[in-house]
Amino acid sequence: MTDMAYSRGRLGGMGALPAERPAGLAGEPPQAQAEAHPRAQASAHASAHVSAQASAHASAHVSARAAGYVQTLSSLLWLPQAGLIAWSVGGMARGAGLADAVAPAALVFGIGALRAALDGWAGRLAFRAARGKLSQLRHDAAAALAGRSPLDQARPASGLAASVLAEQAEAVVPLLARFQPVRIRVTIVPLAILLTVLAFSWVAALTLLIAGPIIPVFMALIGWRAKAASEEQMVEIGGMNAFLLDRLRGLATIRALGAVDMTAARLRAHAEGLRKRTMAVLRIAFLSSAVLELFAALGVAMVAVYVGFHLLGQLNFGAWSGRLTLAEGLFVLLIAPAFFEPLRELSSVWHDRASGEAALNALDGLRTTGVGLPGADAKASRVPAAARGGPSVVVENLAFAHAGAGRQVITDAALAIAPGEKVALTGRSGAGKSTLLALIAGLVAPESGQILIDGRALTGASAAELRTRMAWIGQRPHIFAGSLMSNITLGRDGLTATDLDKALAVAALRDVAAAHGAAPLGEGGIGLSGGEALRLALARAAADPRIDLILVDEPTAHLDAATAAMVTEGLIALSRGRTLVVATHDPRLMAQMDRTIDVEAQVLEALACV
Ligand SMILES: Nc1ncnc2c1ncn2[C@@H]1O[C@H](COP(=O)(O)OP(=O)(O)OP(=O)(O)O)[C@@H](O)[C@H]1O
Repeated sequence: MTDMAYSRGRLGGMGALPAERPAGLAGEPPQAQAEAHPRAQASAHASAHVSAQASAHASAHVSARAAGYVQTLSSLLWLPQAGLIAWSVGGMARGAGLADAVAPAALVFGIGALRAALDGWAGRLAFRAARGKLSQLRHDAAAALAGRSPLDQARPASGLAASVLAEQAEAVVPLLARFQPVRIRVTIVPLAILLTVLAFSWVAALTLLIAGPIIPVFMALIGWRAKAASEEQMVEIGGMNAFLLDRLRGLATIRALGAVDMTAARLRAHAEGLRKRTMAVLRIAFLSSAVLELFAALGVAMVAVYVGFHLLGQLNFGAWSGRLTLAEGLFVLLIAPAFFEPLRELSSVWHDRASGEAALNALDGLRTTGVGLPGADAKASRVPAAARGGPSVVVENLAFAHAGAGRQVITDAALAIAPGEKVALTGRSGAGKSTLLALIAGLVAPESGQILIDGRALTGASAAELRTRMAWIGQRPHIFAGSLMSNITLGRDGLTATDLDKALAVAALRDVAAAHGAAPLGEGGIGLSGGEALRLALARAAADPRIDLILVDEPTAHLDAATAAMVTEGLIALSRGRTLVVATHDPRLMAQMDRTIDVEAQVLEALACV
């Protein structure tokens, strides 16, 4: 390859580096990161599970409906039970002995047992279906999050996403397992009871008909308010979680800046806001049950008053047969409360509907698309063999602007790196070095131009596969809570003890590994120095035999000279037989490279040519 210079290209942009690096760019090989991170895991498996999900979704829906119908049948079985009781009491009133009531009592008991069995079975069915559906919704949301580029500034805060996925999403289960079956029951059972009562007395049926519809009207009015209150509560919970997570991450900075009291005050204000919103939701829930109980009690009382006076001969109208018998009157009285029962249940699960729908909306919010990660939904079909000495990297006519930014940060850039070459990208802060590295890593798609890795174009179709041979190492590698070795293996199968020992040797990490043993490291690298954390990232890359292209973003920034020298040494050891591209301002690191591409000089040159 002759033209090894960074030619003609312009990496522009005056802006400062964002305060925080986007999540997912820190510290581990992109593919290893994909293997270790749940979001990325979800993405990697997304396509394989699409058909399984579709059928799981359909069967969840069918199961929920089936559970609703079975529970409806169980409720309707109260009709024969009430009939048997009323018939027996009527018989006894006419002089029949207790012995005549034994058979009906046994039947009532048998039907009761059947109802309990049906209810239990339907409950389990609905619950299983709801959990299946929730898993699928979580999977979709996680896959959508994993499909967004780490450079997407609009990605939801990780605290918010974790809160929605882990906590708020649970509200979907009561919605599906309790509310949906009750909704089916409420459309059938009251109507069946009403028609049965009507068969005996139009006055009793009219009383139910008047009392019944008032309840749904009030419920709907209260429900609108409940949904809004529930949504406000969810927003508050999400906001508080995001706030808490951010502040926990920045605890050291908060202490250093003496902002502990201010942070505590803001946390208190958040907690107070959450308390108020929760109380508002509870108030509405209590109000809705009070309204329902009132109308249900009034309806049943009026039917009882009518039947009582009718049997006493005071109200001689309203029965088709002229006069209800004791058994008929008792039957109407027994089944009248069952008319309100599904409505009462609807009221008790009404809050489930409000919070469940708010949770569905929150999950939907996570599924909104932003700047996509190229190849997020494609699975690496084959693992490419590591090229001897690492791949070549060729950048042609590359142009890129960050989402929402008014101008291109990279304009018409061209670059050619030979297999196994060690190249430093330098230039002023904000010139676009990190962005160029992210483009080469396939973490974001360019607007135009192309990138060839070992002669193969980096596209949405090839990105996932090409990323398996790349490692990305940033300034602050992400350390998971776990032992030092598990942080190197990242759950990858097939790593032998020799592979791991070689990786430790490359990163000069043997002593640190021996000192830590199996002791767990804290999340974020508590227990390791900055230099050790960086060398751990080098070991991660060294442990993966597929990796032959190392992309490193300012590894020695913020390190003292001695630690920076150790990291540089580790990088050089890691780059043996691999291609290395480092964005850096460190002259000592640059001195170790085969070639330095001064991005800034290129810009000035390009501007001078204009
Ligand atoms: N995710 C992002 N969304 C929007 N703009 C971004 C994003 N990341 C970087 N930028 C902007 O793009 C420009 C180039 O940033 P980049 O981080 O690539 O520069 P850099 O040369 O690596 O700087 P430094 O040497 O300080 O690390 C800057 O103006 C920056 O503000």
